[in-house]
Amino acid sequence: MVNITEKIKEIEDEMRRTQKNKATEYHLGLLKGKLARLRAQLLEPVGGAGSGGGAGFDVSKSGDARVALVGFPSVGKSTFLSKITKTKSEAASYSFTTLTAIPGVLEYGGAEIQILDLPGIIEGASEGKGRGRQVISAAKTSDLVLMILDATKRAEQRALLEAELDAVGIRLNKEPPNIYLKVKKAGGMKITFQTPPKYLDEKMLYNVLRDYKILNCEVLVRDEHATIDDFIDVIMKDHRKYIRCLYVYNKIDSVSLEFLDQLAREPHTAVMSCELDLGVQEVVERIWKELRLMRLYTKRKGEVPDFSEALIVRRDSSIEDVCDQIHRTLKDTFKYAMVWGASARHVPQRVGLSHMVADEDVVSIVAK
Ligand SMILES: Nc1nc2c(ncn2[C@@H]2O[C@H](COP(=O)(O)OP(=O)(O)OP(=O)(O)O)[C@@H](O)[C@H]2O)c(=O)[nH]1
Ligand SMILES: [K+]
Ligand SMILES: [Mg+2]
Repeated sequence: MVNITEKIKEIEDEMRRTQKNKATEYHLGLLKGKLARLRAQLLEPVGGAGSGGGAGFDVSKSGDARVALVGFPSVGKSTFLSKITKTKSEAASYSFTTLTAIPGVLEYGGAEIQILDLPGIIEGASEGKGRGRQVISAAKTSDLVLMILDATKRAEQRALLEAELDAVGIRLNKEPPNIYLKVKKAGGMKITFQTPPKYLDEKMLYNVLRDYKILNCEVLVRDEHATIDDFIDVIMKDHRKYIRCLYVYNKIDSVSLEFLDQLAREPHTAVMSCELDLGVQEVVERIWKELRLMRLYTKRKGEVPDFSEALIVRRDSSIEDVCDQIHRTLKDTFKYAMVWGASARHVPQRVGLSHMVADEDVVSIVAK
């Protein structure tokens, strides 16, 4: 059997050789589809010795959210972990000082955020170089990727890392494509565009679907800007992960003010120097913001709310999620809830399980 990595290389080479124009776009679409399938195969855990597989490091999730520190070697990931948590992770000037996942806990806003220090990754990580695949698997389990970059190194480092994560299906700061796909048992293909598409047509989708052996399905493309890459992401949705990412440039003590100013203006970006303790607290605040956690306060009937301890829930949480967070079986005896705060139309408002809460709401659960 030809090695999957070799097959991937072959397709990538062919794509590079192929001129991009109207006549070749169907063929390129097909190649992209094949590439996506091979890359997914590469990450599948395979039995047998020496194969590395797709398994991550054995660190259990804890706390209210998980943040993964991802970056090239010696950018300062471990230095940062040791600065913001009580955990000490060894830092040194040589590459690959960190060889496994080191978890630390960041306490902020009443929440406990697990920060995962990871080994540095290098180009080719997605194909299994170094601990690449394990690091990437760990990143996939996180709620936020903190991409640590060295401000003194060449600018391409960011794009290189993004490409590695992209190759294994991690989509940073992106929403899932607005395309509906339902695979069916019979009836052929039904492809509909809600508005005239700019980069797609029926034949392109048809070709890729056939290549994936999806012959019966319903497709509704709702976004006129959708591309064939978006469509492939929808087909491969079980292998795709949409994660927020904050780019953090460390070592700003060693660059010019002018360059620093330029970096800081990039979107989703923060700058810091762990060595001089510059900007580190700001990065912590940005982590909190990017995680979009909410603080709720609970109140017993006839008592004042308990503001000493917040209940941390994710954004877009309902009363049902709140119940689950308090106790696994609370839902079963739930009668109604009273809510004070921004989510209540009038205070207090009596609500059911589907009510969506807002940050800093006070909630009182009434059981049967
Ligand atoms: N100038 C400067 N050096 C820093 C800064 N932060 C960390 N370093 C140095 O950068 C080197 C690498 O730091 P580490 O924390 O080991 O980097 P890492 O990303 O964990 O490295 P690996 O685990 O090998 O991937 C060390 O010598 C640190 O002292 C900083 O803000 N400025
Ligand atoms: K290092
Ligand atoms: Mg390290």
